[in-house]
Amino acid sequence: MADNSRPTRPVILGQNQYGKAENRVVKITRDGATHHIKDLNVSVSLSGDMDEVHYSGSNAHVLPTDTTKNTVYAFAKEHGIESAEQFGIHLARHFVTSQEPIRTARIRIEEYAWERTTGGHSFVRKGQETRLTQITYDGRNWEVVSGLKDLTVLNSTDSEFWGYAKDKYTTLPEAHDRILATEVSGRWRFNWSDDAQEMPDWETSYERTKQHMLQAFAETYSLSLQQTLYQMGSRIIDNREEIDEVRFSLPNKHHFLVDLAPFGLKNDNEVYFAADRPYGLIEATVLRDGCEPRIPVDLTNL
Ligand SMILES: O=c1[nH]c(=O)c2[nH]c(=O)[nH]c2[nH]1
Repeated sequence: MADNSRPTRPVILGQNQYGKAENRVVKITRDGATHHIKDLNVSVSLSGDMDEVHYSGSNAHVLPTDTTKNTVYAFAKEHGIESAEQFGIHLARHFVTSQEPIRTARIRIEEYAWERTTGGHSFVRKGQETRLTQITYDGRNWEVVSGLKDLTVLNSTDSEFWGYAKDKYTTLPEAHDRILATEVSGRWRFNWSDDAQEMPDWETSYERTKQHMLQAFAETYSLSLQQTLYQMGSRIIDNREEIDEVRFSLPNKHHFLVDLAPFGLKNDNEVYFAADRPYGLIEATVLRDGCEPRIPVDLTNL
């Protein structure tokens, strides 16, 4: 039989990870007649001493992805789901500390919010944002990056855009009262990084952070979406001591005034064409002074 335990060619295995993606878990907590829902989409990704399974096919170090899926459901029962962050931390700690070959666990969670309607057990899905978290643990240090996506916001005034650089291709008219709209994708990194430190209250932190972001969006008299983005980030850094870094990816959802002159009508900043593409894409990181940027530049990778 051929010995295929190691390639004799100089072909080297690079970064690798594995796990079960998108485990959909719904946990109902019954507090008498009042019920609570946690609705998560949990992706587990493990890495470590996994050369042999790639080189020779030995599965000795491989905890099956099926087991990682089962662990998600069992932990929902055994530990409950206090917050996405807390749940992710439990899972990451379990995989790294219970299997020697597993050195790093990355748990990504999307959370879908539900709102009680009438009575204690009827819910409607909240149509706003999707909450996100990513937990990474290497046996020593924790990295918790939380955030949200698909939060659409609009200001119907207090936005201008003028005084920009112009060349022979510039046709954009200067705007002194425009609509400013975006679909916020944001991530923030917590400075909690080891078990000795007290953990933030993850649920309160999320609600307050979102509130600061929305208030900054609403209250900034905007001369550009870039300026608004910086205000949103700095409001969070100034008010939430548990957060050191914020990154936003903000598509500028353009609203163009429609030319109604052909119909003999004056458009007094009332009728707009909401374009879906192309869109300006404004992205930046806002950091506490002295902190290192660690959130990836491309948020689609997080
Ligand atoms: O807020 C804006 N920032 C830009 O960089 C830009 N560019 C553009 O065409 N419109 C806008 N709006």
